[in-house]
Amino acid sequence: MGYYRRASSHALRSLKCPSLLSRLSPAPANFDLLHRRLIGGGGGGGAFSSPSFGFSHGFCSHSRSNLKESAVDLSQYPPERIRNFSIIAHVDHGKSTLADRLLELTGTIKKGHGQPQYLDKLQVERERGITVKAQTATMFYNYNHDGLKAEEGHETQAFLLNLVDTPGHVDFSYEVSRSLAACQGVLLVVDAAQGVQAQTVANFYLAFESGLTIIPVINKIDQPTADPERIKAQLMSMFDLDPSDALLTSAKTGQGLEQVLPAVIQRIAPPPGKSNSPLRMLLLDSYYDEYKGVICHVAVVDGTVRKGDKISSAGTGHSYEILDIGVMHPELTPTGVLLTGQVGYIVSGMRSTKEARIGDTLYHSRNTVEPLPGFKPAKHMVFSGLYPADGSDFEVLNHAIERLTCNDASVSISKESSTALGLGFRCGFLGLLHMDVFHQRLEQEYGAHVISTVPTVPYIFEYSDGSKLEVQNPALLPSNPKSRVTVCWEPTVIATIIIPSEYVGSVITLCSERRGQQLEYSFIDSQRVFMKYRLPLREIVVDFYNELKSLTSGYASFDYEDADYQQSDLVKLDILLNGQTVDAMATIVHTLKAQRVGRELVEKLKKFIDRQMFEIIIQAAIGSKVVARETISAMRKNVLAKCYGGDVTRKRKLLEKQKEGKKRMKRVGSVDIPQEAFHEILKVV
Ligand SMILES: Nc1nc2c(ncn2[C@@H]2O[C@H](COP(=O)(O)OP(=O)(O)OP(=O)(O)O)[C@@H](O)[C@H]2O)c(=O)[nH]1
Repeated sequence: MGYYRRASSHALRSLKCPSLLSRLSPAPANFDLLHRRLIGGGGGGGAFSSPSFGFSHGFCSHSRSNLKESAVDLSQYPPERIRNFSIIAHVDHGKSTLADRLLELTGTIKKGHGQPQYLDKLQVERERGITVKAQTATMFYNYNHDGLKAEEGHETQAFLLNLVDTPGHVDFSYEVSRSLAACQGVLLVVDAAQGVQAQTVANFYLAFESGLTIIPVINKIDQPTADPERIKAQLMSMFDLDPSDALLTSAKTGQGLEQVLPAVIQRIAPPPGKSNSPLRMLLLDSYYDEYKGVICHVAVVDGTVRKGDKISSAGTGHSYEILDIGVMHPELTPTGVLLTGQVGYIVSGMRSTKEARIGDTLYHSRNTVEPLPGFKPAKHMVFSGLYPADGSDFEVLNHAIERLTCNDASVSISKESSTALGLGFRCGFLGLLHMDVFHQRLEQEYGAHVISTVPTVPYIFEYSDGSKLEVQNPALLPSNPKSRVTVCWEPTVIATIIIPSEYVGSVITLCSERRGQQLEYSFIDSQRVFMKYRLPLREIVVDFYNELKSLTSGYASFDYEDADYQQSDLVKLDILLNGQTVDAMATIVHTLKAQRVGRELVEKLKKFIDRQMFEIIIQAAIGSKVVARETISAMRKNVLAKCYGGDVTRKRKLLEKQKEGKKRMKRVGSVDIPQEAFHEILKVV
């Protein structure tokens, strides 16, 4: 215990300076304040008394088909009968499964509805088994304060609970912080065997700094390796969470789930808005629906809003009429009205993302109101060019991006062009997984085939005349910038790494190879170590996490947040095919790594570029100095080479396939580059 306390007091010091760093410190500064929030949070009641609760399905048995407007009567839910909470956790600790169980428990979805992780609605989420988009669901729940069952004839009170399931991966923590704006409390879910991991720490501080009530939930207690007592000790040592406040659950078997919603009602405060004040609505999220146009998710902070009302946007000044309004129960369920503290959706004829600004305040056009604080803008960590695989599909890609950014407003988009790839877009993403997911969604949801260029982080180059240039596209940097550049700056991150102690040596080696600087080292318990590093962002965007995982047999967890820029020795590395620069493959690297990266790039390209009718020379160069070179000898790839005999249909199929493949080729000078080559080099740089 002595050790835990030491770790905590260390954190206390770092938290006193309210820098970004503080979010990842192992324990909060003000234990008293935290403790009060954790046990009571202003929501009334400290430790809950395990009431058995009765819930009837009176409000919840609507299927989508038989819903009529106002089938759900929201007027019975004044703010004191509303709880807005979010489920936050490290990746795979069971948020979505727990959300499923709570939806079942309240009759919002049928048990065994046939699709696990109900709120993970996107194809990409189901395929990857991860949540990338926060989802809200409204549940109705009859609660008895005395712990007596409804069916025994005891009086119950109906509560409206808004649950937000959030992503766990670090790239999507922006979704988490936005979701928290609509909540007064969170369920902090921790795996009973894995314990506190890096995103547990990050998410805890997001909730703590937002002043939310935190209910710790130790999940997966059915696992043979579950050790809830050890996890309670970790929660105590790292976050000063009282062990007796922790709920023990298994979202898989249902064990302990009956305590969750009563704890939400008892410990989390109702939304604080004023019913009699003019309407102020926070725009939380939006997506595009082919039939209805833009659907906005909103939280009504003050006042009431009804179908037919005229509303205005504080951000754009545009006015709209509310055409449809309701709650997500869990599908869109019209209610005709949303009251103070309620979270729901509106349809108002907005047509694009430019109109639906996340974090905007919506209000009745007849009033003037003070806009709500909104959200911090998303910080883009990596930039990459997105181009149509077939140059003529630019308009298709343009349309797809326009629609998708409506659902994912955290991407920045501007038009650019490349000699190799034609017209396209420069996009800023929150991380590589985010970039990957964005591509996948463009293809799956909008049928747009894209080629992306080498991702880069935003560097700053300072010139001798004192001017500074932020470079999001290496191609725009002169090939020999050194002549005029006085200082180069690169972005850094503060990384949190949690690992079993036996892997400490290899992880320290990895971090020093990646130019990391250790900031903190402490023990979470006798088996696990918590480390903080300052690392150049560039060193972690590609493959750092995979390497960390493989070095630690999958036991490491990792999270980061952006920090300051640091001076660095950077060069631009060009790729040339038969002497011609491929602008889309240019990259900026640290001088010490330029040679290695150059060699790996040309080797990769050699593997992926097919032999053609002429010799192809692939070179990596810094300015005029070639640092690596490969040659592909001449010959046309004959796809029919293995087709002996005369099966014409098979030959035709192969030729068709080759033709299809050619569509996805990009021509630089006379050299055809397949799409995969662009994808593969992402893994090197
Ligand atoms: N044994 C056991 N497995 C569970 C439990 N809860 C969830 N799981 C499993 O853990 C895995 C991850 O669960 P999810 O609910 O997708 O986790 P998540 O936290 O939502 O994951 P992300 O959205 O990717 O962050 C799935 O295979 C679940 O079936 C539990 O209580 N016990």
